[in-house]
Amino acid sequence: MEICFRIPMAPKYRLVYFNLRARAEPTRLVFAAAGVDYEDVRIQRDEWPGLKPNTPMGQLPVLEVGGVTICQSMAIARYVAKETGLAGKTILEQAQADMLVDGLDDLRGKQAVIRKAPEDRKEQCKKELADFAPDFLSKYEKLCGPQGHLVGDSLTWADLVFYDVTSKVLAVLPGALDDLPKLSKVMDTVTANERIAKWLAKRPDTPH
Ligand SMILES: N[C@@H](CCC(=O)N[C@@H](CS)C(=O)NCC(=O)O)C(=O)O
Repeated sequence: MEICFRIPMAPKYRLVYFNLRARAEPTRLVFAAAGVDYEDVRIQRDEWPGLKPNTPMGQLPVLEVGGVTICQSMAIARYVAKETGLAGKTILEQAQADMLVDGLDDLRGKQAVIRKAPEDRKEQCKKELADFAPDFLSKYEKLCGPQGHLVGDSLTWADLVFYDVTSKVLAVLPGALDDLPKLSKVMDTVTANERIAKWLAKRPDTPH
């Protein structure tokens, strides 16, 4: 009789970041949507000085894969999206997804300054976001496809990065997507995705 042992394989990918969503969450969302296993390593702040000199650019997140360490959060997310088929179906779709993801950095920046601002500046920063977001989002509404996806007719990492950034914007401006049906549909498509929903339900609760 032949006995077959299944030896569990270690995940191929190791993502290292602090215990935050922040710059690692787009990649975690891509892994979740793709159903790909990875090590989600969350280091403590006091471990960082010892690790920093061994990172390519002295920053986190980093992704270790096949003996290579990659940094820059969006380069990591884009690479994982390509590896898992979530970068866009054609080179042109990939360029569209890249364009939308790169553009989202402006919205992310406006939202991120609120958290970093001193108490007496926070209201001003919220106002700046409130002034900026409507025009920004109406441009994205025009660029968005009708089927609940920013690009083409299936999920790409652009939908996931959009969800990540916009859910933080909605926490400050709850009506930001009112009257933007295509973008609202993207948010629904992402949260209705079974794998994403599973990740959102189990992901660690962190300050940002
Ligand atoms: N452009 C980089 C920025 C990375 C970055 O600023 N990382 C911060 C954490 S969010 C960091 O490593 N801070 C610790 C340090 O610089 O020593 C990226 O997107 O990955």
